[in-house]
Amino acid sequence: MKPVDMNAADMNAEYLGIPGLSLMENAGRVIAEEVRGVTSRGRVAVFCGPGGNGGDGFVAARHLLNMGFDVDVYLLAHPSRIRSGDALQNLRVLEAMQPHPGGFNIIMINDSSEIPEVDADVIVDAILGTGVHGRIREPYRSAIKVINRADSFRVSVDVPSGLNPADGTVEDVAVSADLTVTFHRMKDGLREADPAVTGEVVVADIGIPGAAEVFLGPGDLLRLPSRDPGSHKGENGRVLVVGGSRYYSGAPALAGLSALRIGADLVTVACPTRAAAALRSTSPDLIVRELEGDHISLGAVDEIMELAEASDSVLMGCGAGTDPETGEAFLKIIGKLEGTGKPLVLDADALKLVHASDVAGYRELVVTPHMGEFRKFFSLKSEIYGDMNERITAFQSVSSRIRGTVLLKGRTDIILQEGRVRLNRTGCPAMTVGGTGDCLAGVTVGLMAMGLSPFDSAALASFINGSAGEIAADRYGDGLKASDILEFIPRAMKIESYGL
Ligand SMILES: NC(=O)C1=CN([C@@H]2O[C@H](COP(=O)(O)OP(=O)(O)OC[C@H]3O[C@@H](n4cnc5c(N)ncnc54)[C@H](O)[C@@H]3O)[C@@H](O)[C@H]2O)[C@@H](O)CC1
Ligand SMILES: [K+]
Repeated sequence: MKPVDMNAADMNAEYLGIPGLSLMENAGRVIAEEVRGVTSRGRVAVFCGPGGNGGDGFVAARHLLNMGFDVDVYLLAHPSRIRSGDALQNLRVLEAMQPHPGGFNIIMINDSSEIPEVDADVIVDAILGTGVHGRIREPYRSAIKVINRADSFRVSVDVPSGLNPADGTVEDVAVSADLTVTFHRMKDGLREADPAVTGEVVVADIGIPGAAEVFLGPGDLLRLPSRDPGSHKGENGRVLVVGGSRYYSGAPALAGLSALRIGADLVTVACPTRAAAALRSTSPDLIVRELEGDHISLGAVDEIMELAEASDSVLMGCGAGTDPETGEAFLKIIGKLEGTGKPLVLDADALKLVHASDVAGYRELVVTPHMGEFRKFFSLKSEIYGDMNERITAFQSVSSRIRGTVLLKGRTDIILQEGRVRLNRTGCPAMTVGGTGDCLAGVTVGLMAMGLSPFDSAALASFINGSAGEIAADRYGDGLKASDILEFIPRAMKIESYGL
């Protein structure tokens, strides 16, 4: 598990209604129980940092007192600098327990020089956890060195302070723990780390339900790429949309505009002549490349390939129609793109013209079928029935016929790839209006151009597009038009829009 997965699970657990305080209480309790597993009595020194990790330390201190230990809490950050509300609340509790009849002290460390040599049976390292970034600043740095000098059993909370939880490297200094108690799931960094730093690693359940990792929630917005302030035009994603036909120009327009709204820099729409003229009037923001003829044909393949090479991701299908020649053109393009591993989304008409067997090995692919398109794409004879679990198992086995990602749209969207499943429940009945699928495809291909994996792009796109649809439906009710969704995509991308 990467830190972003952990942070997303934490936040999605809170979105499910589990208060962060409960998770912190469970975390601290588990630490105290692990300490008791080491020794049944004695003195414990708890070093607490400024964030959630420190909060776990405050909770552990309280439980250790209840278990009969003598406890010294070393506050390495002044309360005014503690940013985690949950941690601060747990510190207030410890302060309210003062003056304690005996065996419990809170020692405020204002400066590294004030850190005493430690004489304790056990030291709990609750300085830094998954929120660590860069070189360890004082006084944490000195505290880590004091801890490593002490003749005590060292227990690290979640990750040894100073260890990079993503890759297990130690940039400067880190606690060398005898035992690391990590929460919820093993962290990638702990697996890679030098055992001299982690000591024995145990994974402790703190009450985060699996649902917090299956259902999409605002925590997943933490996966959105942050924009590099020094970036230049085009560096934040160039998208190519291939679609449109004699009759349809709206679909590629909606897809292209959605890709812009999610944050892509440049969007080119390649479409046949009649659609191109209409598109040019739709929006000055789209670059329109005109393809000869009434529908996408084999003659356009070279020009489309040229445009695709200059793009970070490609979406094909919106409004393309189902002329067999268009299908042949798509197959040719797919074959060439697969060779370069180009992130590709196939949507709508492309799913009628292309079959799963044509793209089985294409890993950087996302297909976005509704149920009917899913059945045709995978040549399913009958409906898939059963309860949610049976259906998901069935969808998983069908989808595993291709290496790419399947975003199966429905009341609950199901995102599947090679054994991974995510469920999205945002969206509303008003979104059955035509064009919402084009918006979803546009958001997906936009996120892929911005650097997200196909799987994460599909999962996040379903969450964001559905949320934007809900906001739009609040305003327009069943009069919702697909183009209304566009204006609310930015708001649906912000974590604060979800009341967390
Ligand atoms: N609901 C939750 O969020 C839960 C969080 N938990 C604990 O919270 C931890 C994550 O909490 P946070 O995200 O607050 O992060 P941390 O507590 O790991 O670190 C927090 C703070 O340390 C400071 N910091 C970061 N890098 C530093 C450096 N190099 N030098 C000096 N200071 C530095 C930053 O100000 C940061 O806010 C987890 O490791 C876990 O122990 C657990 O309580 C489980 C529940
Ligand atoms: K720690």
